[in-house]
Amino acid sequence: MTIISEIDAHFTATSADDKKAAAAGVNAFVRAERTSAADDAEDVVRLHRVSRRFGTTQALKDVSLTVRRGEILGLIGRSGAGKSTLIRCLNGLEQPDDGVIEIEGHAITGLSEKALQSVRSRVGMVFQHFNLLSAKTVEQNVALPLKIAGYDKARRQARVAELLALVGLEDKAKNYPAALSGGQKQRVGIARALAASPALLLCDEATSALDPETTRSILALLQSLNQTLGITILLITHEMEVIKKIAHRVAVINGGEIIEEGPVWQVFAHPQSQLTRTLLQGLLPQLPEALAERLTPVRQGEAIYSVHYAGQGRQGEILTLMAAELPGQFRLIQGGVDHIQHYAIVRFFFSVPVDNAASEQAVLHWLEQHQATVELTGYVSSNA
Ligand SMILES: Nc1ncnc2c1ncn2[C@@H]1O[C@H](COP(=O)(O)OP(=O)(O)OP(=O)(O)O)[C@@H](O)[C@H]1O
Repeated sequence: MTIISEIDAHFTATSADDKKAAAAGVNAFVRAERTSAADDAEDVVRLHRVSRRFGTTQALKDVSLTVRRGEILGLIGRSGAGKSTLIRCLNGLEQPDDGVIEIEGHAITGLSEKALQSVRSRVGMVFQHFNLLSAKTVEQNVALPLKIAGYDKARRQARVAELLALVGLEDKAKNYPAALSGGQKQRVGIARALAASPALLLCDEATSALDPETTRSILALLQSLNQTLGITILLITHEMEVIKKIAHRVAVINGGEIIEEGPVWQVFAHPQSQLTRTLLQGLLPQLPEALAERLTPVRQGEAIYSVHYAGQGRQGEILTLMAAELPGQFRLIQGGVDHIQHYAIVRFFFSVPVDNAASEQAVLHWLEQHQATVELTGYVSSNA
């Protein structure tokens, strides 16, 4: 494969002239970028009021978002929310109708294809289905961006060895993708994305094709690369579990709009939108089905309350304290403590008999004093 067709396979550039220009120009750009003042910029990605329409479909609507240097930002949304459109705008495959997109302080909107190739070299892409070249070995796949960037053979070999060690695949250098597991393929994809030392790793559903155990190991790898190399990561996903495991901040996109954004612990503790609550549902304790079916709004039998609370340090022990200070006054039904970013997120359901109004009041008063959020879920008759 020639270098031009390799660029084609890798970046989906459009015209042959652009590809040639990119191949010639990219190396100089990479060197220039490494030493530019932009490396110190605080935000690696900045979107300001970006919109993109397809006919009557508003795929992105007034999206403003930043990815700060060194952070892992999770972007979550359901199918059709606008995630792919946002990625395509970020790597220049799509032009927004309105708004500005900056990568390391450089506006990329309205750039020529040639100039865009340079910007793309600052963004490493990790794909859901790995996108490895099946006719190339692991080391050749990883070397591809380095070849495009003009590294000579000796430098390429040294860098590839370094990258394969980084992702734990030193012994697979000569293997072809077909001989690798899904997790190993994704490690190759990550090594390739990191090859030219990009400023940003854009992970598009990077674990969606993997089983839970492999997902955990890939997320652990991404987290360790973030911590050891300081690489900035934009993690696109439809799974809150992924966000919870490694992201620092999360933005929720729906109908092309960012509807909620904040530190992961905060969004988990105090979701503002109904969609976020729905996305979180699988991760939150639920009432046992048999009990949920018996719920009624008519006051009788036992009152069932849900509690949620977020606190740091010993404040996370609210459940233990409550049991110690209100012995026998409530019954714990379901729930517990989750730990996210040094915060304890406490969620549980409890019940109190309605004929014991003193206990009910004491428990509610205690929770209010401890700044917990309490909601009445409903009632169940005691004799059912
Ligand atoms: N080229 C296009 N032409 C017409 N409509 C498009 C085009 N690309 C995207 N859309 C529409 O824009 C909206 C956002 O699509 P997008 O692919 O960005 O969503 P998504 O969040 O990536 O979904 P998924 O998770 O299923 O990939 C959808 O309604 C989609 O049908």
